[in-house]
Amino acid sequence: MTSHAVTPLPPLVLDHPLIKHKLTHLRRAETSTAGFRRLVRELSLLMCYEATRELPLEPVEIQTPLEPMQGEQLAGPDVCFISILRAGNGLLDGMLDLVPFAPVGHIGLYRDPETLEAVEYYLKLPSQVSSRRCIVVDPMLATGHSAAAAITRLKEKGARKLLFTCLLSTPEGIACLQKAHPDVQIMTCSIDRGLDEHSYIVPGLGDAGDRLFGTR
Ligand SMILES: O=P(O)(O)OC[C@H]1O[C@H](OP(=O)(O)OP(=O)(O)O)[C@H](O)[C@@H]1O
Ligand SMILES: O=c1cc[nH]c(=O)[nH]1
Ligand SMILES: [Mg+2]
Repeated sequence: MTSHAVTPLPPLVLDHPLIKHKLTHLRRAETSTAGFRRLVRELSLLMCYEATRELPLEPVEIQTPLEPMQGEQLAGPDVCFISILRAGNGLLDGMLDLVPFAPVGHIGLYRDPETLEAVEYYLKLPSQVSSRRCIVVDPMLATGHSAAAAITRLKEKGARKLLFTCLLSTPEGIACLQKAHPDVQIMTCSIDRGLDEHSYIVPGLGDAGDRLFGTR
């Protein structure tokens, strides 16, 4: 009998010193909303650098002040960002600074505090999602339910080339996402110890959405 089991891609952990430094300050309980936003934006710039490493280039004829040459530019329509609301929007800003022409999809999900299942409340995706590389952004991969649900939905809509990027993850969240979607590369800045009794990431940074938007 032929097995169709796919070996999951190992998670990519971004361990650049700048990322570690900024993540440490992000985690601090005393970091203000303004500081938290600034740090998430800066971290998203650094993450975007890695998340876009595989993007295809196309040749372009340009003229320097001295002579014509063939340069390279991103093949624009090939990529889009998908933000998992709300907290994903914090990661979008820096990504869009670097890839300003990329279309953006939004999937609204919240985690039911009782069941810990992801509840969808919004979905709006760019056209031609099936032919684009979809870079999914959400700062937190805790149980993994939200990320797995978002990617299931994106695949239902035709998405095939997916990368999931987050600031913090847990071994449980990674296992959950890999089990549901072994073909999806996970990129994270840290694999934390695990989950507390409320399924918050520990040591973590608290509730990313609340810290970004100053809600409670
Ligand atoms: O891996 P999970 O256990 O599913 O948890 C992770 C999810 O929790 C947070 O969103 P939240 O539900 O707090 O919504 P918010 O962004 O609106 O605050 C976070 O941004 C993820 O989407
Ligand atoms: O630690 C966690 C877990 C889920 N969502 C968050 O914002 N933080
Ligand atoms: Mg939240």
